[in-house]
Amino acid sequence: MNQNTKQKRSAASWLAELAKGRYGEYALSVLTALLGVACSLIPYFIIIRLITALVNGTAELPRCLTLCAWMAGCWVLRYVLHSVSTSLSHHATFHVLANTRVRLLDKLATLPLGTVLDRSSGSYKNIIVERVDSIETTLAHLLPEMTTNIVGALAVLVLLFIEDWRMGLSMFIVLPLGILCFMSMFSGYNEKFQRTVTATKTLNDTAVEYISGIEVIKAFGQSRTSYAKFVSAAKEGADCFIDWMRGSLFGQVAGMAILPSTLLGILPVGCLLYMHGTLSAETFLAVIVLSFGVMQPLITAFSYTDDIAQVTTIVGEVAEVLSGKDMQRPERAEKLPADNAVELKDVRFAYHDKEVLHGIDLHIAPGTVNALVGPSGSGKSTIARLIASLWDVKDGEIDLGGVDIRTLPLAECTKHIAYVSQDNYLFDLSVMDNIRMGRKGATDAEVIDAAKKCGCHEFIMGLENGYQTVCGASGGHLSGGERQRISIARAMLKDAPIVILDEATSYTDPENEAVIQSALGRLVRGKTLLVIAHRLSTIADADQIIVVNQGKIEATGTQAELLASCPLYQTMWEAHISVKDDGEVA
Ligand SMILES: Nc1ncnc2c1ncn2[C@@H]1O[C@H](COP(=O)(O)OP(=O)(O)OP(=O)(O)O)[C@@H](O)[C@H]1O
Repeated sequence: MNQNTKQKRSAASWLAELAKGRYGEYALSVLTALLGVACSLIPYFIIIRLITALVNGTAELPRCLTLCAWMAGCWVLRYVLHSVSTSLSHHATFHVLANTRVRLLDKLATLPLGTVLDRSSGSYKNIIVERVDSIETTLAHLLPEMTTNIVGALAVLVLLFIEDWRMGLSMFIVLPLGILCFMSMFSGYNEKFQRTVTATKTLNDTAVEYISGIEVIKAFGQSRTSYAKFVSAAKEGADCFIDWMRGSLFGQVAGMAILPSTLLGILPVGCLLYMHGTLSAETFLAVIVLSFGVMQPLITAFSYTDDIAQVTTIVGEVAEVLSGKDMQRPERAEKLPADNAVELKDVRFAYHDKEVLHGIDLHIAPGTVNALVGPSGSGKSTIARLIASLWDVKDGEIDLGGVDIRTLPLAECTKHIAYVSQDNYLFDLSVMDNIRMGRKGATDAEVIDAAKKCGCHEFIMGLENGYQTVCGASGGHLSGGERQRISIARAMLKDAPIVILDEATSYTDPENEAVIQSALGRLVRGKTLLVIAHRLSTIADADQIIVVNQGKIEATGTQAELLASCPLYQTMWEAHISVKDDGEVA
């Protein structure tokens, strides 16, 4: 996805965009950190003055004590400024992280469903929680601490050159070696880190799959197979981590060891110059003290090399989701739908490369009841999802009231269509709030009214806490039939003029299905209704029955017309009747 976008935009540009609106706080954070570094450098000058006074024999106790008090003051101030800088950068960063997570979730709502489903929920959780968390180090620490420490080290280096340029040069005997060691970490780092990230993702997915499928695993005694899959993912993860650590550890450890040994370069040179009488003792001592002022901030700055190397991968994952291609919908509609008719014109659709709809032409008149029937896998749900704008057609056109839905804003389509899928997802909220999702701002009385009309008031009142009963994760505290009935009430509360029910009553028992069907009959009066149903008796009175077979429309008509002219429908009806006669299904 979006290789081009990824190539065009660097991690730094993405970070700058994510941090938009917080630049002031970051600038202030860097400024206070710089003042902190300045405070940490002042003690070096004081030490030099003390050394000079001691060497020259001009040192006096009160003056020495005053200088020590100044040093203590600078150190205290440095920590105060450091804390202020860190607080500012963290305050800004946690807001940026929260906004980034909101942006990611908003983005998922505007991406085509197919793009969203291409990744597992484990991967999304990984990106939205872990990856976004990892940006914290970059924004809250790297920016103020690394930049200021590098600036601080450079400032002291300049002073060292001013003190004695030859000694300044001697710093470069060991310093480049240390820096080179740190830099060596970058070789192959990205690939290795990327592999580690992928392995972690697989581990996440396997764990989520194991937990989601725990019912099947237990029922079919598959714990060994699934467990083996998880163990292998965990092992792969460990191998990747070890490989990545091995590749970067040497450079980091060698760099950390070499940088402080800069003295090995300046001591011999200093001794030589001192013995030749071209370097005074106080300058020599001052240079030694200043060299610590170069090394200490550099070591702090280089301790972040690991994080720098990870930035591209971390930001890249977040950016990949954020730069995903939205459904092509305009902000405003040029023309609004004239009525609630739906028309499919030579619609073709493919999941990835596999075409599953091969030129669908269909007219659904406003205010009519329509049913999609056909063998399993024939493409009924796909047609419903395309009309509901969950995906865009690959070819052809879908019109809503005479207007191509691609020229309507998504919100306009959503306003016109209420879609109840097979999944009937309920959130871990109260029954009241789950139904209220149908229409934001609906009063409790309106929610209860919708539930009553859909025939679910009785069973809701029988739940532990009535309408305040929490549905559990994915509605897990309720039965399949109860979930379906609440989903229908939610759709009905929305009161959209077009209603699509994709096997919305498949889990419901015959008795309750009859209640729902009669409630639906009243509720959808005057609306355009499209139902997908396997129980043909429930759609026998439909104005139009559309028979779908292998991604094509086989026939359309009323029940009587199809029984007279469509062999596939006849077969399906006979099969349905025979099962009904056996008493298995009503
Ligand atoms: N997300 C998906 N990714 C890839 N292929 C898919 C996806 N969803 C459905 N398909 C395939 O598209 C074809 C049509 O599926 P669809 O769900 O529309 O059929 P259906 O008629 O509604 O089936 P059923 O009655 O069993 O629900 C099938 O071959 C199915 O395997």
